[in-house]
Amino acid sequence: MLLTFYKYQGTGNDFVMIDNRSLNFPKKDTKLVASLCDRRFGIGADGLILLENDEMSDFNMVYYNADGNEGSLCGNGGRCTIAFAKYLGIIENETTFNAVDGLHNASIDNELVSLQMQDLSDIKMKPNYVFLNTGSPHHVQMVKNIQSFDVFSEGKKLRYGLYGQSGSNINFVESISDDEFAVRTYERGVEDETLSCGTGVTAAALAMHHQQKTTSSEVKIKAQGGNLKVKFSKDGDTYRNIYLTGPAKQVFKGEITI
Ligand SMILES: N[C@@H](CCC[C@H](N)C(=O)O)C(=O)O
Repeated sequence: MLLTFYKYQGTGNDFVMIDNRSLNFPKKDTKLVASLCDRRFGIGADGLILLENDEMSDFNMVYYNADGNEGSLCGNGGRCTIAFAKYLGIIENETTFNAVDGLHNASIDNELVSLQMQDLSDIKMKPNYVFLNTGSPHHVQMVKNIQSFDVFSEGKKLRYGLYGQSGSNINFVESISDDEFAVRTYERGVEDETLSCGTGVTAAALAMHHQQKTTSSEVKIKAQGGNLKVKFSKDGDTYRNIYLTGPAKQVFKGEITI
């Protein structure tokens, strides 16, 4: 079967994107998904996304990590799927769509995509780190000299050592100014550092605010692959109106025999 695919990237977090409204893609074939994401033997990506029809909203997003397993929410993948839905003519500039963690509102202005995340109140504070779930599980830990920090080795150690087989994504954060932070992420399911993680930078921004490392409700994030913004409001113990904003771009289109 000849499969038409698109390649998208959001601040360097890259995805194979497939229009699966016909439901032709073999969704349970973990090996196929992993081989399409393989950077040497396949197309190459941090994950694969299927855009499907949805009864309750404009479309449904199904996300797989590069290891071929279905993942939890992907923030950058969500932003890229919104850009893809616009490219396909399914939406105009505003949308509501379904994902593994429920419905999301979003908007797109040229290549700038703003994705609303679920409200969040459960933030676990530990002496050296914070753990929270922004649609995907995230460990957030502050470090010094982030650019020379060994994200791969330290991330891998924590991902398995602290969180076992089910694991967590591991984010390392350094303050740049009152409202700006650098974030590097070891991603579960990719089992490597990626250039950006949308749910990870959202977790980092909320964790910084929760620990009073910033008083701003509009936090700028420098990921390795580009800049993102996380905006939110706080209502008692609950973070609401959380928006992740940044660029999402189509890179190329192709066909592959599967
Ligand atoms: N790249 C993602 C995070 C994807 C989720 C993850 N790797 C998992 O399943 O744990 C993002 O942009 O949020």
